[in-house]
Amino acid sequence: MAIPCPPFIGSEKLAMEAAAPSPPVFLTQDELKKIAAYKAVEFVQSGMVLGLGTGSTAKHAVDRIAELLRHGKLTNIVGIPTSKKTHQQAVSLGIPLSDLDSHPVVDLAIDGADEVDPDLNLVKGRGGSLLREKMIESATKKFIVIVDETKLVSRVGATGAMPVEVVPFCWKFTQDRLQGMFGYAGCAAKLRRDAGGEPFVTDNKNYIVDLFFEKDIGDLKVASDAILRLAGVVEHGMFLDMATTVIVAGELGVTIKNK
Ligand SMILES: O=C[C@H](O)[C@H](O)[C@H](O)COP(=O)(O)O
Repeated sequence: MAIPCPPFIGSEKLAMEAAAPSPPVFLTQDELKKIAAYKAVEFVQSGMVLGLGTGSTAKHAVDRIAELLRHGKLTNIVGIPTSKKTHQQAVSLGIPLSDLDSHPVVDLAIDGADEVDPDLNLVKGRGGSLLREKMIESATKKFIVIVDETKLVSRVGATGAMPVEVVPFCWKFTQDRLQGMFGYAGCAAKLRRDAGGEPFVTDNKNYIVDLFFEKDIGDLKVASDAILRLAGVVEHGMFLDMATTVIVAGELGVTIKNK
């Protein structure tokens, strides 16, 4: 969030201008997202097959790729969108598109995240997309995650929901099983609903159960395997050991963390 400068009046303002250097510029969260996104797009080369991420941060990257294509700075790019929304954005911007069936190997994927832990494990899916993201980002040679500094956490699940995509059939049964599975971590499992109170439906016509943890869930790989073993679960939003690079934009500049 931008912090406004204090108001100045008349000669007071002139005196301050003469006496002091320019005040620091505070950037909005969206400006930081854009900075991280543009930095990531510097890694894009002509001829690449690109995973196009989803969300308010990834949107900036897709816009930038389209801009570079328009100006001929990039050529021969094929994009693979990670959601219907990104598909629409890419189509509207004229980015040539394909899918994993035709391009099973992706050169580079750029996407946002809801949380990034110190080992570059991620939580994704708070915006409703995770399954297509995980499929495409598992098939990429390089996965660059772009975040503003508010997304850095000490542990997965520290700032909010860990989404799990489930089949609609007996979703309550699955929700209760998930909550029971993480009883030791004070888990509350909640079906995600849309603004009208109806179950939120993913691009793949599934539901999302959000897991809220009071405590550390412990070994993430063990937790991940346990969730995926549960019949009724399609995928979850923990992206473990997948990010190769995380670009973090903050008030003090851009940090690049490599795996
Ligand atoms: O479901 C949404 C995706 O996983 C997003 O990549 C993630 O939520 C980050 O989104 P944003 O950049 O809008 O914070």
